[in-house]
Amino acid sequence: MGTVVDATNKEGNGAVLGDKNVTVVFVLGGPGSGKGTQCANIVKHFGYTHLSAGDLLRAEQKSGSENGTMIQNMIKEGKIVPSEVTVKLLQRAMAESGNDKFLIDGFPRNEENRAAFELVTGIQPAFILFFDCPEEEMERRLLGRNQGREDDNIETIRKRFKVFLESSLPVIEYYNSKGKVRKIDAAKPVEEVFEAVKAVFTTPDDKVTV
Ligand SMILES: Nc1ncnc2c1ncn2[C@@H]1O[C@H](COP(=O)(O)OP(=O)(O)O)[C@@H](O)[C@H]1O
Ligand SMILES: Nc1ccn([C@@H]2O[C@H](COP(=O)(O)OP(=O)(O)O)[C@@H](O)[C@H]2O)c(=O)n1
Repeated sequence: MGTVVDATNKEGNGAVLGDKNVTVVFVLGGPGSGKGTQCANIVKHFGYTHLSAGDLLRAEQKSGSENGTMIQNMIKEGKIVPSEVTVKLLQRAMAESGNDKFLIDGFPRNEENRAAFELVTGIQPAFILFFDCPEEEMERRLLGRNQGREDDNIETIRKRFKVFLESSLPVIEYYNSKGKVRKIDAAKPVEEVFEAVKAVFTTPDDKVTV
C-alpha cells in the first residue's frame, strides 16, 4: 500500500501531493561518504527527485528565515537541527516537486529525525541506502571538497564524525533490524560505487512501495 501525503503547510501556501503513492529511499552514510555524488547518478538513471536535508537547511539559512542563525550555528558545530525545521522543509520540497519518488539524503540523522518524519508524513522508507566508508577516506574527501562549506574544516569534521557514530549509526541499526538496509562499500571509485548502487535499484524486491 502506498502512503498519502498532504504536505499543505500552516500558511496554506504549500503544494499538495494529494493521494499520490510515494516511494522514499533514505540515503545515509558518514559525512563525505559520497551520498550527494551517488544521488546525482541515481536521479539520472532512475527518475528520483533528490532532496538533500543539508542543502535544504543551507538554503533556508540563506533565505533569511527566522531560523537562519540557529541553523548556521548548528551546522558550524556539526549538530543536528531540530526535526521540526527539517521535516517541514522536506515535506514542502516533496509536495512542490511534482514527483512521487524521492531520495532523501542525509536524513534521518538521529532517532528524533526518524520518529518525527514518520509521525508527520506517515511514510515508511522503501529501503535505506547506506554508504559505508572509513573515516580516513571521508576526512580526505571532505578536506578536498572545495565547496566553500563552513563545516568542511578539520575541527567541525571531527565533531560531525562523532555525531554520526553516536546519533546516526543507531538509526541505521534500527532499519537494519527491519531488513531495510542496503549497504554499499563506498571506499571505491565513483563508477564502481555506482555499479553497486544500480544493482540495488534494479532488484525487484527493493522497488516495493511500503
Ligand atoms: N567514490 C569516491 N571516490 C573519491 N571521491 C569521491 C567519491 N565519491 C565522492 N567523492 C568526492 O568526495 C567529496 C564528498 O562527496 P559528497 O558526495 O559531497 O559526500 P556526502 O554527500 O556524503 O557528504 C566530494 O568532493 C566528491 O567529489
Ligand atoms: N537531517 C539533517 C541533515 C543535516 N543537518 C546539518 O547539516 C550539516 C551538513 O549535512 P550534509 O548532509 O549537508 O553533509 P555531510 O555532513 O553529509 O557531508 C550536518 O552536519 C548538520 O549540522 C541536520 O542538522 N539535519
